[in-house]
Amino acid sequence: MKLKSATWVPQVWKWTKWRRSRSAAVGCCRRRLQLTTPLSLTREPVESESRRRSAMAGSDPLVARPGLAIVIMGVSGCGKSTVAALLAEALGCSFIEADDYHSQANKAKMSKGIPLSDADRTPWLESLRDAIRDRLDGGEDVAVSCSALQLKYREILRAADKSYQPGYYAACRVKFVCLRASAEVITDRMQRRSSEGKHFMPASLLQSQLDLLQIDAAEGITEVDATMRAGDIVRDTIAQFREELASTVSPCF
Ligand SMILES: Nc1ncnc2c1ncn2[C@@H]1O[C@H](COP(=O)(O)OP(=O)(O)OP(=O)(O)O)[C@@H](O)[C@H]1O
Ligand SMILES: O=C(O)[C@H](O)[C@@H](O)[C@H](O)[C@H](O)CO
Repeated sequence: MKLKSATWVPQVWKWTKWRRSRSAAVGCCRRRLQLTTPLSLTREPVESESRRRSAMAGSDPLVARPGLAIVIMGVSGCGKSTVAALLAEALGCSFIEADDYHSQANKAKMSKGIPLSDADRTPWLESLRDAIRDRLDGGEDVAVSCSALQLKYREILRAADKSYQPGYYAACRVKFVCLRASAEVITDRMQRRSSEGKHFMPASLLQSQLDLLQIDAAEGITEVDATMRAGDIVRDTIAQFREELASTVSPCF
């Protein structure tokens, strides 16, 4: 088709002008996004690395991914705190230690060898849920150490994801990994820890924890051998959730 120069020139000029103003606007938005997108709480390098990787993967690095909470769960002494702290380090994200959210009354009760009741656990779990929600709302990943022994307790934590609909476990941004080991291995760990004066939880409470631990197959929770090296558990956990994680992994992992 032959274009008449009288109409073509103004059309091209208009189009070029529109392109220029659009790219200026987009550039401005992108710069503003860079300044205002909530950064992963810890470090600028993590964000930059994340952008680099996203760019390499061909996705838009400015589209923030929602945060992910990975809860390392299981009975007392199975290694939750050890693994979750290492996971947070590897991801450059924050770490929530559930024991820090217990009331003094709860801690005193456990120290005396008395198992907590549901009434004792509920406000504790709700405060944890709120702490996790804060991170997720800010687009941050978070590693959590919490026993979360029963489905009803995990449901409280899953509610940290405001979009969670009960029973839709796979879509929930709160994930669980359960550490498992024999009672003998865990008793040994707990006794050693107590003898070093490092923890309030007596080994006498282990059986009550094992009695409560219950996972519904539909939840799809990965169960991990807690006698593996903590670093190996972290590596496998990151591999499992690589797609969903907003953070990137520190080069040493
Ligand atoms: N993978 C592991 N291999 C060997 N020892 C471990 C491993 N993970 C943890 N431990 C040791 O086992 C003990 C219990 O670990 P940790 O405190 O992390 O357990 P926990 O599940 O968080 O316990 P609690 O729920 O009572 O706080 C600690 O002394 C820790 O050093
Ligand atoms: O749910 C529970 O019975 C307790 O809260 C415990 O699991 C402790 O939090 C912890 O494991 C001891 O450190």
